[in-house]
Amino acid sequence: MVKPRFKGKSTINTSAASSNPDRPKTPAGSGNSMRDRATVRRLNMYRQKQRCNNRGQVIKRLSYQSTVSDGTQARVEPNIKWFANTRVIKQSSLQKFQDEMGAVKKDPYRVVMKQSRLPMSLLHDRVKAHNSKVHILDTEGFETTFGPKAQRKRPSLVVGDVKDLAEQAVVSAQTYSAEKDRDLVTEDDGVREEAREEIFKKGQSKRIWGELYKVIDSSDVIIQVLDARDPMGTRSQSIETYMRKEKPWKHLIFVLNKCDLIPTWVTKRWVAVLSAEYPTLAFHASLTNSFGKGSLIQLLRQFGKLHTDKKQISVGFIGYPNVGKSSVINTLRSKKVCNVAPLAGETKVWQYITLMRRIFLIDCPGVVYPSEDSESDIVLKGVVQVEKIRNPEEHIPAVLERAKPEYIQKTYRIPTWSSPEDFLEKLAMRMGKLLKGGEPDLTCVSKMVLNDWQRGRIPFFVKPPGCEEEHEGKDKLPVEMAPEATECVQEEGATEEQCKEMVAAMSAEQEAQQQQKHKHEQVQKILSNVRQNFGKINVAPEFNDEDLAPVQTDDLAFSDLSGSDVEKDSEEEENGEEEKGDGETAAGDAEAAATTPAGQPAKVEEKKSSRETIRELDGKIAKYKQFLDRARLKRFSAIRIPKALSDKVLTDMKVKQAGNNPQPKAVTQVGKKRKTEEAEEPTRPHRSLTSKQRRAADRAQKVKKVGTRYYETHNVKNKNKNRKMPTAPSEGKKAKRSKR
Ligand SMILES: Nc1nc2c(ncn2[C@@H]2O[C@H](COP(=O)(O)OP(=O)(O)OP(=O)(O)O)[C@@H](O)[C@H]2O)c(=O)[nH]1
Repeated sequence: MVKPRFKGKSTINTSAASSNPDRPKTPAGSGNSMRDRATVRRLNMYRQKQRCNNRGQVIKRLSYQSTVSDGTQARVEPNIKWFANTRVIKQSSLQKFQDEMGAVKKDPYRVVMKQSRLPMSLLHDRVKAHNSKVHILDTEGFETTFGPKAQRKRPSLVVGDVKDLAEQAVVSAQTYSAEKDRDLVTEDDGVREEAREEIFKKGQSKRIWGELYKVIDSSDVIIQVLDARDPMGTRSQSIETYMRKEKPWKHLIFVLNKCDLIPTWVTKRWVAVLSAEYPTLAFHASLTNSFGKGSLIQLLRQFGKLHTDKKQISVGFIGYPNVGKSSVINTLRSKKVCNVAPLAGETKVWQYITLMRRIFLIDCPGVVYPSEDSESDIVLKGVVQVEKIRNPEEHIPAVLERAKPEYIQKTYRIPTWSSPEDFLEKLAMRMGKLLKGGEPDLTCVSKMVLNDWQRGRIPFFVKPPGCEEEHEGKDKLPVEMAPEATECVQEEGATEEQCKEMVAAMSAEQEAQQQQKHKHEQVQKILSNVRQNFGKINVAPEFNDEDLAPVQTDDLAFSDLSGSDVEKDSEEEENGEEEKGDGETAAGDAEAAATTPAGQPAKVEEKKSSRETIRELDGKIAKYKQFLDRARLKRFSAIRIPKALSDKVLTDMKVKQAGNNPQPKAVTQVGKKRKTEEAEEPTRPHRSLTSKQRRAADRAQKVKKVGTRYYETHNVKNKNKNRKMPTAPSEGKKAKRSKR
């Protein structure tokens, strides 16, 4: 059936276009939410355009434009709808809101929640425009404002009158220095300092500083990692000042990393010097052979106990780039949790690491502190990646200046050089780094030398202060004790009355100071539980004798000291102890260790007869041997005795023996006797063994040590009896028993 069509004009638009307000509705539940009629009309209104003829006269008006002719007066319909979207508030309610909300806003201990939902702008409606008149007298009386008893605050001026101002001007003119004047306009002579390459500004960006402050803000304990080769060069006084002033409740400690790259006595001295200002620990970051790990973890645990109010404490690691912050964290975790590279700027953003349930570590990117370092200083501190330096040969003179020639000769096997260029040429020839035509590739070898420097392959260290002049008395005192000592002296000198006066005058400020002191004492107490044995540091570079012994110290005394260290070492190794505290402070220990060489009077040494010395040495050797034997029996894979120390002890012993002729023979004889005894010992049981047992013992020796140890120590269920390999001493014991 054909649908009849409507032929006349209709006002109903049947089109289904979305712009048609009368379009047929889609069935409900089809998922199509149609615009309602009002919305479609509004959108159509926006869409319409005015039509004009070529003379600019409007032919078709917009639908909402009035059709009344110009000049006709009209009235807006007085309809309540005009006010539909506004709220009206009574004057009394407004007053109440302003008073109550104002009081809450002013109270620092109360917070207004969901401010965006409150008419907060009503609070400020009384605020006048900034250029409006200040009506002081509206709020204050004339007497208290301008009268003789005025209490109004006056601006604090540095000077009282014009005379003072003139005097001050004269003084500042006298102290004026044109060099420090940044605003001084000088004549342009055409010569300017070349702008620093961008790479020399590494570690100083706003982003990095932002990261640093984030770490400081989030940490309870902040560890500033310093490079042991140049602790002062990698230390930031500005951050320390900031911490002291702005965050005095946070603990700052120093970790002297890379101690394996400097002689042990230098580590001791630096620890002693730095401990005067902040608690300092020596550290060698390494996953296999670390130093100071136990002490640091113990220290952090103690700090954790100090903050019992918190669920956990955060420990931030800050410091110069490349000083080993990430390596220290990896060492504490005993696995690689942070990326480590011999390139500065490896750590880009801060990262959280869990050390234990209550201690979190935060690694921070390296920050370069503002200083007046030259470009060479920056390169040699390891801030810049060597590959990115445009002219690496420019920094070689600085390397040759700082490192001792002996070490350069030893490292590169170049006996002499007349200038840095000569050195580089010779090195290029030696290494075969040549360009086309046999020209030495100076850039390549320079990069190599700089890389070696940054990675610690060229022995170098900055001497600690106090090497030149030995302060016997001063060095012995841990510096934290110094102020206390002076206080005691003052107290002794003061009369009772004065004391009473002092107590009476104690203000709130002093109380705060006392609290600080109490906190300081608590930290000191914690530190007293942490002890470090510097003898355990495995010093890698081979330093010459001059650098191995402290300057102006008695050689013998030092050898004694190192000996005692070794003894402690061996004792701790035997007991399998961690570096645990027993009442000495790290600083105190270091101080004592550092000062012993100077502290021991030479006269006492002279009094000692040569026999006594030899007997002592003999005792030490015997202890050494005993320890080595035990270690051999236990099959320790590594016995950590610093090479430098053992060399020192042996050379000193030789010197002693050469000095006292009759005695050395006895020493060697004793040694020989012991040797022969020891050599005989393992063979003795062999004699009493049957051939079968002997063969079993031989087979046991051929088997790898790992397997032997495993089968000995583990309770393996299907243990092969043939593989059971009794060790030589147990064999010996059995044989002895059978003999009896
Ligand atoms: N010899 C020695 N090298 C160390 C020691 N600690 C770190 N290093 C080396 O120093 C280099 C830099 O170590 P990182 O841990 O990446 O230093 P970082 O401070 O985190 O460096 P940025 O990421 O630049 O901030 C690496 O090559 C480490 O192997 C140490 O105790 N002894």
